[in-house]
Amino acid sequence: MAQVFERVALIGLGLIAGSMAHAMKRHKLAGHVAGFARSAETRRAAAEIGFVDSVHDSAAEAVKGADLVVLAVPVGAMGAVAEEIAPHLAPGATVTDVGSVKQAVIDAVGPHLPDGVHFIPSHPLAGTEHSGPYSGFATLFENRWWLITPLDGADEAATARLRRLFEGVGAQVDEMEPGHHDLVLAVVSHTPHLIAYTMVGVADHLRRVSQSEVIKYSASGFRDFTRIAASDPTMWRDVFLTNKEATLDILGRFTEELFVLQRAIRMGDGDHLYEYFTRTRAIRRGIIEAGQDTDAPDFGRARKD
Ligand SMILES: NC(=O)c1ccc[n+]([C@@H]2O[C@H](COP(=O)([O-])OP(=O)(O)OC[C@H]3O[C@@H](n4cnc5c(N)ncnc54)[C@H](O)[C@@H]3O)[C@@H](O)[C@H]2O)c1
Ligand SMILES: O=C(O)C(=O)C[C@]1(C(=O)O)C=C[C@@H](O)C=C1
Repeated sequence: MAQVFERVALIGLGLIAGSMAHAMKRHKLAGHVAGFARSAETRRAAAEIGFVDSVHDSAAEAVKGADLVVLAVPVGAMGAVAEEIAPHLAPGATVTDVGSVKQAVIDAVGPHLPDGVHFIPSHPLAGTEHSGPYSGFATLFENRWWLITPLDGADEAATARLRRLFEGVGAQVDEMEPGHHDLVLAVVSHTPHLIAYTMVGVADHLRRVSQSEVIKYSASGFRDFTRIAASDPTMWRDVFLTNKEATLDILGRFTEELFVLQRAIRMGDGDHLYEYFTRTRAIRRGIIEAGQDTDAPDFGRARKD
């Protein structure tokens, strides 16, 4: 694949930045990848693993001469990082971020960036419960969505170039308005994480059970919850603090539905439960048929009953 950027600066060197670096290297999409992370230990690890070509002691140093800067830090840290790098950005550079929430990042980052720099916010819908410099891998973005939430009047050539990079690492790119992105993500990612955190918390409260039987007999349903609930606490604290309204909206709807199901169980209303579960099963099948769950086994696609 042809090189898309000459010099990419990654600020934050965890799961997402590490995966980008591995993928850019594999597909030869960047001439040079420079990196900075806040902790010296992470910087040392990144240098040792070798997914960046140079590691710098400050974000300001890392962004010098970069034609693409990627902010890959927790959402709550984006504004401070943007303020620090702003005076050191090359004219004409593109700045993107990979934050899980878009409107709050736009509000925090946008005001710091000088005229002539193209700020194009984005979000890869790909991740794992792991974090830190050792967690990245080159195939993370393959066959996943990468959403761009361009600002009014965004430079078309700069947006198209960024798209080429995301497609180069294997993602499918779509554009979305930032507020709409935050609502959609509250449904498909943020609230489900909160529910998983809660379910594992409930099991933990029942200590008598959780110390023995829950671990010993955990079936795949609960195990899936524990995987999600092992996700990075800083990242998810910031997601909920910055996507507050959309999450509370979806959580309110969730609680209402839960009460209806609770009542159906209490009243022995099997028809309601059956119809509800039939509807949700059809949603899952739709996801598989659309090719969005690459982990699903083949029989999930073949069986229609
Ligand atoms: N993990 C996921 O599943 C996932 C998926 C899509 C997007 N995101 C978003 O990507 C961003 C990064 O997430 P991640 O999973 O790579 O996290 P991570 O914890 O693996 O990495 C975060 C990196 O940021 C660095 N960092 C933290 N605060 C900093 C600061 N103030 N200045 C400089 N560096 C700092 C850390 O040292 C670390 O290198 C977040 O905004 C997150 O919302 C995460
Ligand atoms: O697969 C996972 O472990 C994830 O949680 C990834 C996931 C998601 O909810 O799908 C998490 C946060 C993101 O911002 C994007 C993707």
